[in-house]
Amino acid sequence: MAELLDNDDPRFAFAALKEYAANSGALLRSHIEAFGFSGLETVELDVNAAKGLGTLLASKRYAGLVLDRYYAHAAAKWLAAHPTLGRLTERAARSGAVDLLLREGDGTLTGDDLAQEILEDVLRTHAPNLTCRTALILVDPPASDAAAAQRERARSLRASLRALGIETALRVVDANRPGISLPEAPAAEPDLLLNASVFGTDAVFSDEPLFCERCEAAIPSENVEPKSAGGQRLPEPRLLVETAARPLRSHLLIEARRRGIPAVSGFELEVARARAVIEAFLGRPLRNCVSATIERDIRLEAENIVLIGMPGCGKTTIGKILAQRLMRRFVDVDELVAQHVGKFKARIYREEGEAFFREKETEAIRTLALKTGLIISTGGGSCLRPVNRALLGLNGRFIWLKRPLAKLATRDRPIAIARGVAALYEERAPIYSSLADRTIEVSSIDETVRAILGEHA
Ligand SMILES: Nc1ncnc2c1ncn2[C@@H]1O[C@H](COP(=O)(O)OP(=O)(O)OP(=O)(O)O)[C@@H](O)[C@H]1O
Ligand SMILES: O=C(O)C1=C[C@@H](O)[C@@H](O)[C@H](O)C1
Ligand SMILES: [Mg+2]
Repeated sequence: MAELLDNDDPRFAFAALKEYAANSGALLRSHIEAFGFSGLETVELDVNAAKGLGTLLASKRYAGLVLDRYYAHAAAKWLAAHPTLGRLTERAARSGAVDLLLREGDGTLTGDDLAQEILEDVLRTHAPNLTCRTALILVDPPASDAAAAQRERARSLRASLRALGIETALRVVDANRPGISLPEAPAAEPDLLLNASVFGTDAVFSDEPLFCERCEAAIPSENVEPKSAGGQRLPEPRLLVETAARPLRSHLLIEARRRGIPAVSGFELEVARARAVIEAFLGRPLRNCVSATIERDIRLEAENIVLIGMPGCGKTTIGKILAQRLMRRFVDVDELVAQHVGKFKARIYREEGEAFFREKETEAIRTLALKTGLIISTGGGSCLRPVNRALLGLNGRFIWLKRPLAKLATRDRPIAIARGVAALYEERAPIYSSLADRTIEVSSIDETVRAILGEHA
């Protein structure tokens, strides 16, 4: 695969926003490389698009350019202002945004909006289910550069939706401060909820529970169990589409899927964009069976593997071995708490008590929530707090290590000793079970590792 897509001649480049090259740009680039397309040069541009974008577009150095979405509107404006050097596709003209440029035989550039193409494909696929054909787009308040870019994106989305016959309303949500301002009346019962904001994605900011109308369950905050009063209310859509590529799945997305509402994540859209970029550069489609496997691998590589289960079931032991085999970073939540507090786990319990430990445990989990590719061994009680479950679920897949109670280690495990393993199991088994994406019956260490690795082979 790698040879097939090798691109020795650096004729293709990725124009990345210098300040964010380590996150948004790096993500798309790593997806492109995961498909086996190598040799993509990175051109770092200033936060002020006027500073370097025009020079890059006017130079004839590259046969193809993929742009960070940050520059999409500036690039479209540049092309419109320089008709002798390039043109916009109909779609890009409609959205007013360009994220891909290809050089034609006569040396001019054609600018297209690939993200928009992918979104339109998704909407067309789901169109039969959109009965009232109305959409609500969530955007951030215009407080930062990133928010301004997102609002531009929202304008593009509206144009595309209009072209598909879908009426839209914008709703500004502020994930940092509770409460919603409504610059325009929202559609009464939108079919489609398009989340172009960080709302529901930034678990680290959001301390307020997020709610959906007509829904008792909500996204929990801290130790608060879901309830239906207060918080930010959103209508229940027939389809949720999100544009932020991180986390892998937002709170909104998890909640939508839990209730059987089709939902497309920003991460999935970004992987599809990486594939579309390569196809555009190569001028041919990638074979479906090959890219389906690669797309699955990209997801598996990005996802944290979160080991859950009773104290002493083997989460730490198995986690360490998994990390070695998969060449991934290993993190043990108990170990992280001990490091943060500066005392061994048992001493924290003895000197500070369980409530203190649980606070520190949530703090530790919060630092892991938006990381990717980790093997995380939780503590036996890490899944008790709803907020911990929500945080670990943003980028993680839960594997429940189920080991016969008689075999569970209890040494140095004060809670298991104090409450008794059987009573603990009765209380926790329903939580592990409802959370688990996979349940592994623990046998020998080796066999257990092999069972988990089966999926990654
Ligand atoms: N599959 C297994 N077969 C036999 N022994 C095992 C197995 N898995 C773990 N062990 C042993 O069980 C003990 C407990 O394992 P470990 O510390 O990994 O559990 P844990 O789930 O991380 O516990 P805690 O919730 O307290 O962090 C260790 O002595 C380990 O060597
Ligand atoms: O089962 C539990 O509640 C605990 C298990 C350990 O891993 C530690 O996280 C702590 O001792 C609590
Ligand atoms: Mg452990």
